[in-house]
Amino acid sequence: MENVIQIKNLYKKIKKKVILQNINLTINKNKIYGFSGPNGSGKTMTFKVILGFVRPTSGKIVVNNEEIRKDTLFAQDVGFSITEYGPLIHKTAQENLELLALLGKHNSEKIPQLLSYVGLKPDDKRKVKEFSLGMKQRLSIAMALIGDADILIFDEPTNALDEEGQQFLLSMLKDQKKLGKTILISSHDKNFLTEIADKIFVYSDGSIIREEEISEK
Ligand SMILES: Nc1ncnc2c1ncn2[C@@H]1O[C@H](COP(=O)(O)OP(=O)(O)OP(=O)(O)O)[C@@H](O)[C@H]1O
Repeated sequence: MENVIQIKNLYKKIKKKVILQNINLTINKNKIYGFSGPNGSGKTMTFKVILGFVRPTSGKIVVNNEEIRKDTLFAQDVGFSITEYGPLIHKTAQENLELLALLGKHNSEKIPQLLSYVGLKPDDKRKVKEFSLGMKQRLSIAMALIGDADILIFDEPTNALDEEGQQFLLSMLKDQKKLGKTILISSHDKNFLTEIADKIFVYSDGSIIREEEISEK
């Protein structure tokens, strides 16, 4: 099986505080991986290290066959939705996606279609600061999808989504898997993860304490 992310002996300390310790994980192509565990257990930090946004204290990280090194700007071909790196609030949803399309040299013609897909109105002229949390979450998902990346990371995408939003999320994840994508998704909703994931990594205090294989779907 082809693996698209490999993490070996990852440690991350910030000001002597251990944030991640001895993280080892292998992510295989075209599978969905759930990341579970209490607040502050290290799920988001793992995503930031994979993306190349945060340097590890030690350990080896390989993404899409490229080792993440000190001089790596960021991992290639990974789409992500992480609250901290969210949309510009003084711009519209369309403008936020246009900016990403420009930066990533992606096709911007498909933006209205992508907005409809995530359940937002393509002709909405409101700025993101006027959006509800759920609308921001949907835009953030569109931001992850705009580059048609092979690896997708969704940090707590279930937050602020209503019942219909959760159903959309499930069908979006299934669509993306059918397209051959590899997906990493954190959530406090264990039932949600069990429904969608092939495997769940359970975090506690900066370590992975358990790996749960979910039976064939
Ligand atoms: N820049 C930073 N400086 C200091 N500590 C940090 C920094 N970023 C994260 N941490 C700490 O690292 C730990 C792990 O945080 P992380 O965001 O990865 O947790 P998480 O599992 O994603 O939690 P949540 O479920 O709340 O999203 C927390 O204790 C957090 O306070």
